[in-house]
Amino acid sequence: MTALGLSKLGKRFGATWAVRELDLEVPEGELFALLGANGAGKTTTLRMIAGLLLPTEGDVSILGHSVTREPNAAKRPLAYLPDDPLLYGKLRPLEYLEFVAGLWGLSATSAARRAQELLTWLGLWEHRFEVVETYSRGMKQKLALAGALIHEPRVMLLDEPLTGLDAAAAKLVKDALRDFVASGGTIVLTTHILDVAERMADRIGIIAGGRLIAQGTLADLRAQSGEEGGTLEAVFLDLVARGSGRP
Ligand SMILES: Nc1ncnc2c1ncn2[C@@H]1O[C@H](COP(=O)(O)OP(=O)(O)OP(=O)(O)O)[C@@H](O)[C@H]1O
Repeated sequence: MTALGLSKLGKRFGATWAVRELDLEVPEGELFALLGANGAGKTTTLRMIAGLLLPTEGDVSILGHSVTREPNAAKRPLAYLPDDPLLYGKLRPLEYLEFVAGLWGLSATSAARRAQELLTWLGLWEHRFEVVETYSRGMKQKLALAGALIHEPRVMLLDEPLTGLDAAAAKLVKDALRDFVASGGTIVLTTHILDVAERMADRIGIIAGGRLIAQGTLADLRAQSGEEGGTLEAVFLDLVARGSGRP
């Protein structure tokens, strides 16, 4: 089944199109990485998929439900982790997770069970009595990931999920993402770390000037660029140089 379908998706801010005519299908169980330079339109795309930003044109479907016409059904299986997630500094992690679980309508018992599971798995259980504002950036990132996973989503949108994490924390998060995909979940993530896209993604999309200028496996992208056998960095730079130019 198609987890995520974008059709002719576009967003205009004033006179500028941040995203234009974006068509994309991501099947269930796939990890899709969206690459692009600063300002290319990645976050705007994720925010439209998450239903946080109304498209100027086009639509998004999540597991068959339109984000604009059936927003509740579309958002239910979805988790969105922004690059700078909002955490409530005065709360302890269990309070934060129980609060998020409450927003999704989980019962107190299942929220507590799931929160304990996630905190243990992410290595935060021993820090459960500390307030969130004392957490390091990596710990906050992991807690935000726990918040995103609390309602057992089937599709995750992650904006730069590995930025600012040390090697151990990055490994833990990468393993978590792999497990999620292996169990049938779908991930769309943005990253500036090309190595992450190269090692983890089933397919990669390259966005430049708001348009998806290329998509496919690394082998497909190599074939589209003049960089047969090249690194993803060389392929990416070549495709962006050919395809850039704002719409
Ligand atoms: N709320 C807004 N109002 C006006 N312009 C915006 C708004 N949000 C984004 N833009 C513009 O849309 C374009 C795409 O921005 P976006 O944040 O989607 O890029 P990005 O690929 O996520 O960049 P980065 O890698 O720097 O996070 C940029 O030119 C940005 O200035």
